[in-house]
Amino acid sequence: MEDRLTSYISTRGEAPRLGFCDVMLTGLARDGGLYVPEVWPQFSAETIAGFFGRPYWEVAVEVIRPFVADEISEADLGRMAVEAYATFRHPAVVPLSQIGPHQFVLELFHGPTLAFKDVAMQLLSRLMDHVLAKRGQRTTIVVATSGDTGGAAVDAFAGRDNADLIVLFPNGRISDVQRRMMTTSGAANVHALAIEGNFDDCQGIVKGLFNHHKFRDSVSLSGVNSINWARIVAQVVYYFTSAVALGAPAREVDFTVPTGNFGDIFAGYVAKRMGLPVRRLRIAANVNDILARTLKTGIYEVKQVHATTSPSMDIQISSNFERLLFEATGRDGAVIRALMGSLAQSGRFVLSDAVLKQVREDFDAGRADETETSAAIRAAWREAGELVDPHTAVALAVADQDKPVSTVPNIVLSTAHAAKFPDAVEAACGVRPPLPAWLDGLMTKSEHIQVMKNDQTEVERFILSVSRAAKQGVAG
Ligand SMILES: Cc1ncc(COP(=O)(O)O)c(C=O)c1O
Ligand SMILES: N[C@@H](CCOP(=O)(O)O)C(=O)O
Repeated sequence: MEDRLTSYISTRGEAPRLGFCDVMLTGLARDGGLYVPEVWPQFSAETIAGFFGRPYWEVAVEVIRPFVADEISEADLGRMAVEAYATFRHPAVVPLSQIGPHQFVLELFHGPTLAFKDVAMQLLSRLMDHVLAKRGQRTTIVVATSGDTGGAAVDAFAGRDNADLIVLFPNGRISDVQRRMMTTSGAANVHALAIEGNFDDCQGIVKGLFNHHKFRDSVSLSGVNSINWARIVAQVVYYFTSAVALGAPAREVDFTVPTGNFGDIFAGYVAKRMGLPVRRLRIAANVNDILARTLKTGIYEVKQVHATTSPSMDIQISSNFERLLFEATGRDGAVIRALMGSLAQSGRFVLSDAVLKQVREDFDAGRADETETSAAIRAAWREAGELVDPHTAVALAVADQDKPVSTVPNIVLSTAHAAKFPDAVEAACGVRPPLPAWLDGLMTKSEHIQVMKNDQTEVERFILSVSRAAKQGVAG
């Protein structure tokens, strides 16, 4: 069955090879690249079929185990998976429902912060805590968010003894619920920075912090964005559970995934590389459609970001696309360095015909503008009595574009709860989705936010002061 993996390599080919625990604590590779496993583990059809009907946490252990090798015991991994998925408010963790003859919706929003980010983050915080405690280390976690990763990270890391969490979000460009999930924890180890810029600016600062080696070493910097391989691997699990529920490995499936930073859909690609029979992975973009344009033209070109009702996807620089390009170029670090160098210099790069062909083997893409997104919310409410969030609606609209021609089951990833975006949902269908009871009080708690310029040096200064205070606290 599975090859046991021990090492990870950088997409840019110039960073040290690391094991799972180091990769998890490292964030961005020291050459600016992203870590990927040296070998893709393979599951036999029999192993995949064996996932049917099993509790989610058990499948999680099976899928994640080969990536961890012997660095974390199976018993510890199992215990952490049980704890992580006990925080979800649905017995199936990620339930699947049918909405049409060949259309299915995978609900990924039953975690504590109502978005798919909880699926990985609840496990990641436990894994990091476990490894840090074992090593007697403390870390400073920095995270860039367009709205959902930040809230999930705050819930997962608030109050943890061995980590400070600094969250960078674009000031004024996320929903009130998203912002409050980051600013109201009251935890001393959580710091929410509202950056005067967009998400790409926040992510640019985070990558800049990692590329400033002296700084990153001085504060023991870690990251919990999907640059962290452990985030991706935890997201691979639900591709297996949902496909198997629909007859895989005997039957092929498609996935339509609302996409921004390309982490979620890349997890689907990983599942495919591991042996899951996925026919197409369909990228669903809002008007910030850099990936859809790239798949059409082969030119990856950054344009102005537009604020939409699906703010978590208001992204131009789609971090994990680099991981896919690494695969599509035959794992050629030099080519990736050249492409990323061109992106940094001129805001664009051009894919060769061979690489574009390779990408199109597995992926296609569609886009939904604001009118189409709003229409999809309205249709879901009128036709099925379901309130869907705008990110899910983008994917539903894109999936609909394919409806008449495909009979392969298509699984649309529903990545957030409608109540996270009540204004957009109400504007589209006239009904305001209420927050679940466990979030009572969220909208009235006091907020702690620091507004900051889009300036890496200022953020560094802030993080250094947090790190110094933490060290003094430990010493005192
Ligand atoms: C609700 C929601 N849907 C979709 C996405 C896009 O996911 P990814 O960035 O992994 O492509 C995000 C942000 O990541 C999100 O928060
Ligand atoms: N849409 C995300 C952006 C960050 O993505 P990540 O998967 O790299 O953490 C968000 O909501 O923050």
